[in-house]
Amino acid sequence: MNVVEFHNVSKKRKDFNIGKLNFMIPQGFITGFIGPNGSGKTTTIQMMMDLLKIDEGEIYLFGHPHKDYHSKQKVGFVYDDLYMYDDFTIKKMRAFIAPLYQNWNEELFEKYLQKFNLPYKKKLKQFSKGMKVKCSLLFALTHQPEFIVMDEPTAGLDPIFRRELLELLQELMVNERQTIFLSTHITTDLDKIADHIIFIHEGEILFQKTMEDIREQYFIIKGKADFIDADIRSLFVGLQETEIGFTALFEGDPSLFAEFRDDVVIEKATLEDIMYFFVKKEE
Ligand SMILES: Nc1ncnc2c1ncn2[C@@H]1O[C@H](COP(=O)(O)OP(=O)(O)OP(=O)(O)O)[C@@H](O)[C@H]1O
Repeated sequence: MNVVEFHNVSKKRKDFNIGKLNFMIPQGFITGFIGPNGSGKTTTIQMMMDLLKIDEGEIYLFGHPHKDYHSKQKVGFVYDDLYMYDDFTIKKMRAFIAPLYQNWNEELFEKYLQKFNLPYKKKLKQFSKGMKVKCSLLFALTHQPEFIVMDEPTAGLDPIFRRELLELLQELMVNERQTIFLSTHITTDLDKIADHIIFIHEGEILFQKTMEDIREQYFIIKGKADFIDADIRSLFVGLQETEIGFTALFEGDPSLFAEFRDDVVIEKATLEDIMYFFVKKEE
């Protein structure tokens, strides 16, 4: 079952067109949403959360049109842009937000308030970026969502809490069977925890794949500059050359290079490598 489905979704903004987007988010997994700056990640998430109207296409949440109230209740949205609550304290936010959710759980609220070490009576405008992410996470988790959506959640976090957050997400996925969708630039976070990857570039989905397929399909090949000729060049997704040597992204069966094992080094590609070479190819 898919928690989210995008069917031919498009949106025109002033200088930017997105779509037609087709992708899905499978239930019970962590899906990473990657793409360079300005590729359309936030726009896509805003459309999914019904914060931005779509021009064409359909979005389904839990099998229903995404505007459906009951489906929205099952979603926890985490973001750091809490400006509308600037003059609120957590105490006041709680009074405001708790009645909006049928599954609000006071015990969980206390648990995460302590775990995240957040001040209860301080105004949000005095919070650091990381504190705002924690605060957003506190409210999102307290209504026990089946689906957690996070737009760049780790960007403002110190490495200690970043790691704790990733562990927490993995726990939620394994123990509570929650579905998690997480957009990020910090692809190393996803190398560790993601099951699926959706890659967006210039408003289009370049691919949706499982991490398992990614690990089996993408390789970095390095060698001396004179190894490259037109035939070899055509094998690569992307290629970076200097006078001394080359580094390339290869998609496929690396045994193709077996006879050249004295000339090239083959390594598994990371998500960062993949993103870099795909975007470079497009330029
Ligand atoms: N309110 C808006 N009105 C018009 N255009 C916008 C608006 N917000 C974003 N855009 C444009 O839409 C494009 C995609 O932006 P978006 O924020 O979705 O990308 P992103 O992948 O989330 O980027 P980043 O990783 O830098 O946050 C950009 O060209 C941006 O300038």
